[in-house]
Amino acid sequence: MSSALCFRRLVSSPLKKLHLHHRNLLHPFSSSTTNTTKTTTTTNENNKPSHQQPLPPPIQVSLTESAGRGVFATRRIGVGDLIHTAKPLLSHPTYSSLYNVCYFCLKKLSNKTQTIQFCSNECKQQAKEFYSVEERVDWSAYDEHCRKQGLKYPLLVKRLACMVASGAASAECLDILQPARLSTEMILEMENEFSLLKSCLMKVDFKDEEIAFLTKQWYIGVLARIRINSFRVELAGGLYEDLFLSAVASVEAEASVGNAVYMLPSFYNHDCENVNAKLKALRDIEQGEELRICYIDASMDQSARQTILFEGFGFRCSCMRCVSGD
Ligand SMILES: C[S@@+](CC[C@H](N)C(=O)[O-])C[C@H]1O[C@@H](n2cnc3c(N)ncnc32)[C@H](O)[C@@H]1O
Repeated sequence: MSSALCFRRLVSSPLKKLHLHHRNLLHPFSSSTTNTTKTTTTTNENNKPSHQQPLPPPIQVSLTESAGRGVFATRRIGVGDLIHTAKPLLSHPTYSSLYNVCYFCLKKLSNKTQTIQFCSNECKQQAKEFYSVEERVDWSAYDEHCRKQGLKYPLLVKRLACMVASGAASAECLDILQPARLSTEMILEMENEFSLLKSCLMKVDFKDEEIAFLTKQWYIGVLARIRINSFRVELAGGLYEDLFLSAVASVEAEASVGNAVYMLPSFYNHDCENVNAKLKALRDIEQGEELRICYIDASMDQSARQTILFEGFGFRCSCMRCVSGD
């Protein structure tokens, strides 16, 4: 599915605000949640401005009435304001873009070759740890299986496995995200993929403690979270933090250069209305409103939207547009 990210206002409903959640959710992760334009000014004893600090992003994660956790405005957000940027926890190019984009930040490369490339020394450095693990392994059996089946999420699991084995990420870093509900068929498929991944890694002499995290339960838990929380990255051209500006919530793979998982953006719920805003508020948003994004192509009819949302994300959408039958 494809659509621009959009922020929507829902019919106002009383919020159960969990400020504690907000702090706990944002602190342990590196999702960059910078507010763009506004700053606070403190004054010293002479009443002169002493220094300016950016305000925290104007959002918090709280419980919604019927959609689990969601993202709410903590203050009024003016039209045109950039709400936040987000640095991916995890990203990977698609197989078809493997040699066209930077292996770390997914930026388009001007110089295409038939090898993995990084767009800058900085990306090379940032990828150094997980890439040194990845290079030690012959992934052909795993990759062949994923290519044949047209699977994209296992690439993100493979990268996370290398990040964890190299010490660049914690094995639990996605635990806070909501997992997809899985059918028996899906679990069987994932068990099969897990065996392939493990057999690739077992051919290399890793220390036991380096791959102790790699259990069937870990693999399935990570994949179940990636399934409903990953974003499709389209034309990555800017900064790594701003990949989110080129990302759309998606369960389909076409026309993308890669996929990425972000922390804070994973808490945005869905609404079928698409106002065509991209992280910038297209209209004023009042304090306490829930901010939602459109996970799918909003131009589809109601029945197609309902089917995709149920099959891809496991919920029946009851937004204003769906309720009105549009
Ligand atoms: C990416 S997560 C959004 C954050 C999630 N609510 C949480 O608590 O972590 C997607 C999941 O949120 C829930 N969700 C999102 N939008 C919804 C909606 N419009 N109605 C009902 N549930 C929704 C569904 O369970 C969906 O699979």
